[in-house]
Amino acid sequence: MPSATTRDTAQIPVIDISDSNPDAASQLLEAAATYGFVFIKNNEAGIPPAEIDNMFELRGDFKEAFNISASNPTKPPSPLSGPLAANSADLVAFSSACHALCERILHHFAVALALESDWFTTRHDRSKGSSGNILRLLYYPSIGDDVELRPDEDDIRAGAHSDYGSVTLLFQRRGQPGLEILTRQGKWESVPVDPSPSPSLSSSSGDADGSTAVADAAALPILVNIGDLLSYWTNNLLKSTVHRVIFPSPNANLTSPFKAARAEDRYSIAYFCHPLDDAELVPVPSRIVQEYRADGVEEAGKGTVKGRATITARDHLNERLAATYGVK
Ligand SMILES: O=C(O)CCC(=O)C(=O)O
Ligand SMILES: [Fe+2]
Repeated sequence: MPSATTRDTAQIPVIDISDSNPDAASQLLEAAATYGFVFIKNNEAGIPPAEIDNMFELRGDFKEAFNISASNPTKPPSPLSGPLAANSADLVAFSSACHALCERILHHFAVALALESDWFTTRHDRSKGSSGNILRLLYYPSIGDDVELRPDEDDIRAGAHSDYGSVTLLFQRRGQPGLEILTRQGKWESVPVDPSPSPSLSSSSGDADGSTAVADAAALPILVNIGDLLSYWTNNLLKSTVHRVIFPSPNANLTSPFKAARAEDRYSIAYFCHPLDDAELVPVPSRIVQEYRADGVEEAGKGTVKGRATITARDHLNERLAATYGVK
């Protein structure tokens, strides 16, 4: 049997951002400043699970990834070609739902940072100009359960990186794990597809709302992570956390029927939310960000606004693309 390292599961909080939670803004800020990742309960503040399922269904089992620009709220930039061409209306509608959820999250961040509540959302208003928003339908091939892979060497499906934009939404499928985050202690931890407690845990601890974890099949929470740009904008108060995708080890902490997860292809969907191209990355006028800087508690970030000429979101994206791909 291949030797397998069992990773710890990242303790990423699950937050209700609907109007019924008066503490949503502060809870989101704390999670973003601590982990850079947060699960959003998929209730009325989320995206109908049927629409998410529809996205996974319409992309079919094509063994390829698709990138759809979502710069414009009403139509794709050019007629979509290929297998998804017939689904362009659904893709545009889903991108809009994703963008609306990102705006809701950005609204909470503005409130938590004591900014004008529309400080971020006006800078992400797609009716006002072009932006780098992308909907990406991802695909990672599987590998045999018996193939030996050296951890941290050849078990990598997508290399370590941080995202470029403001916030990313990530939709995963049950039975197809593999995402990991690098903690601030420098340790890789796995991100669950479903962070709700396992049935045995929930029955012994007594779920507050009386529901059982597995019965709640439809609405997986939506994973959200902070991108470099929001980290840059807040002088690294919000963390853009490094993550990657691996082949889960055969002994990963998975319960049947998901034991053979590495023998499953992984399909995921990411929505990368970006500000308007012309948005200037001036420091956010937040005393909370300033006090954070003054405390000197910030870590070396992805570059901070202070001490640099003002750049736009477009410049920032081009810088990141140039650094990654060596192109201008
Ligand atoms: O597929 C995943 O789970 C992660 C994808 C990702 O991190 C990315 O595309 O930036
Ligand atoms: Fe990513």
